[in-house]
Amino acid sequence: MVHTARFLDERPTEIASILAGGYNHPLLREWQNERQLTKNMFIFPLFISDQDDEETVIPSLPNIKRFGINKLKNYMTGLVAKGLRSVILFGVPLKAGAKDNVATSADDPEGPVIQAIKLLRKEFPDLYIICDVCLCEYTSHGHCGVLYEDGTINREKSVQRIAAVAVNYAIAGAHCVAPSDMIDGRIREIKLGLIEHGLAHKTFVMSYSAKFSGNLYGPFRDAACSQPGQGDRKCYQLPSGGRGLARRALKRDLQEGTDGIIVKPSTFYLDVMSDAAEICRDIPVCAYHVSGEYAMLHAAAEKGVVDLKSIVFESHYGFLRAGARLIISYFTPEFLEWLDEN
Ligand SMILES: NCC(=O)CCC(=O)O
Ligand SMILES: [Zn+2]
Ligand SMILES: [Zn+2]
Repeated sequence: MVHTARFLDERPTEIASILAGGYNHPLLREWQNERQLTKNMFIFPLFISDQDDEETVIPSLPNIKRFGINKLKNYMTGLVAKGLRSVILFGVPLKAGAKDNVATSADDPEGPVIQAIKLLRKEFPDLYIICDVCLCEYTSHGHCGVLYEDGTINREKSVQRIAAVAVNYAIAGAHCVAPSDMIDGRIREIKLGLIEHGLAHKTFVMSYSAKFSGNLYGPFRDAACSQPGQGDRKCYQLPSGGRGLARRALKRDLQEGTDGIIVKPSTFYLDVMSDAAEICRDIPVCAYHVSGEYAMLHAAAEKGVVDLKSIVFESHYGFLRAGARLIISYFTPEFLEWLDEN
């Protein structure tokens, strides 16, 4: 049917626009994305233990393993070949006596994190290495800081020890340190330490500013063998309703000089992510899709409730919409393949 011009008063008046005209073609649907998921925004978590030959499956985290230093190169070679750009390291001390009051083993030069930094820097020179920095993995009491006699956190000593660990990771070659303790003053202390060691100009500090407590860290604790003792919340995490607290924490870390910030968990906290993108608009915001979120999607897919690839894309696009620029995700290996297929 050929279109013939109509006079103004003959036009239907009720329709202003037809939205479907904007997304009825597969390519148009792509064009609706303000931003695309790309390989370079993915950061893959790696669990490195002090058992040098370990390669252990973690049942609650499908497809994710914990590695000893001797197994790392082989595993990483395949991922780097597929385009992996960045990892975040978590050290897992399993040896008897590896934990004490001040987390001595956190920055042991022979310990798994420092050994892994050196190995990865040498074997994969283009890989960007981030280190999670916290004491809780390495303290006998399981808290994220150094304690007074009465068991309360000694803020001063905690931030000094946390900063020392961060600086030692940077000295070993970490490109980025990511303190996850949430204790006031640690970003400033880390920055001062990096300046003192001439490393401030090449070390990125990415703070876990908005880290919420909740039910989504279970599989991580299996991977890191860090079940909290005596029902005490080890980390000083925000209550899930605490949007205002998160905004204050974001502002605090920004003021202390952080270079990037992490919102964790991700899917249930997209409002906080969007707050972060607004409050910290000049620095990258990173979404941490945590272990419980990962395990939930796997479980739902196994039940046939969802299609895994499709729901993972959907959830990760949510982070981009909310304003995240980086994503820490256990699905990184899958994305390295999926993004080639698309
Ligand atoms: N600092 C890292 C965590 O506490 C947990 C992350 C996860 O559950 O994947
Ligand atoms: Zn901690
Ligand atoms: Zn922690």
